[in-house]
Amino acid sequence: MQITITRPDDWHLHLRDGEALAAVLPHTARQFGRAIVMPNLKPPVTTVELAAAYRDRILAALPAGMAFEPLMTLYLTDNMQPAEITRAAASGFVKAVKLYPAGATTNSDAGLTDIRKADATLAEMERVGLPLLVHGEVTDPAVDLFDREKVFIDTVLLPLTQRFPKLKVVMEHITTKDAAEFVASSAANVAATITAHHLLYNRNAIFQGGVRPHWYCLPVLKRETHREALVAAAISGNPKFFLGTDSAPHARGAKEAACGCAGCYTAYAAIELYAEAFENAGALDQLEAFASFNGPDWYGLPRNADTVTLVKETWTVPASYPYVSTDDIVPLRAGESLSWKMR
Ligand SMILES: NC(=O)N[C@@H](CC(=O)O)C(=O)O
Ligand SMILES: [Zn+2]
Ligand SMILES: [Zn+2]
Repeated sequence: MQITITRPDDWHLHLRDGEALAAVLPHTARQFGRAIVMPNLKPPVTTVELAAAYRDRILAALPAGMAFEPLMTLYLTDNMQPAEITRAAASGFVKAVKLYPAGATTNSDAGLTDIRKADATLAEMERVGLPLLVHGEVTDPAVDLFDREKVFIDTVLLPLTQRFPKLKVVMEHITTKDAAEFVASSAANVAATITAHHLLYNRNAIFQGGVRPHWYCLPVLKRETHREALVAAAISGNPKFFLGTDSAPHARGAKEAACGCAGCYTAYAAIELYAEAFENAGALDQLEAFASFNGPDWYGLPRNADTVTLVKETWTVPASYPYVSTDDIVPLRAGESLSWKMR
């Protein structure tokens, strides 16, 4: 059995920089036509100028003969001025601005400390039509880790969409039924990305027979009822839900540690993992809309013109891939088998 679909895009991706960028980029470029590239480098990508330089480094790292278009994002800080938004919109290659609540996730120290501080910047984004991408978790240590997405919706996102009703917003890597319902019931300018790992796994995966650092990401995997709600949203055909892998590479040593980093490395077989999730749900016919149509349609970009073919074929995921000179990277599902393979 095989399926052929319009070439997909990845609407939420971490490519890192330097050696790591060179190691992971071919995995993404093999499958996806474009990707929304996250700006949480050290230091973060906060200006159009930094985004242009990062884009050049990505294109320089692309192996000869591979076609791939990086869609750049800016990292929203307390200090970003509305003029940077005007420049970003005029640049043509900056497609969105990313909101990390300060301290919420990997490299988010420079993130926003209070959404109100960004009001003038958000107003300009609403005016020029530049989307806001949100890591939707509160950082209050008093809020239970598993409730942080829901509390973010209630205390930050809902008021934000009311204050800026025309602002284009993507709630990134949603993990709960609450988020799926919030997005579905919001206006058409509010959308969401969903990762393959949140469609395939619930939180038991993190503790299967012992602690499993390669299944630890943020927002953390949730209970089964939430996974089921995410699958229902992804296969629903609702154009507000689209593919965003949140493939977040970290060296093995940074994951297999006393305080391991958050992030799952899935880019090596992203579309195969999604195909498995859609097949499990009996909805392979919905994969193309989710992976290849809904994202470009929402962003106002053309759909890709070429196709990819996935073959039902069992193969074993390598134990690791080369990453940086000092360490390798362990992909999600290392050593296990996958049932789909891109030709
Ligand atoms: N998802 C993750 O667990 N980690 C991401 C950051 C993020 O997307 O929140 C990373 O950059 O490593
Ligand atoms: Zn995030
Ligand atoms: Zn991410």
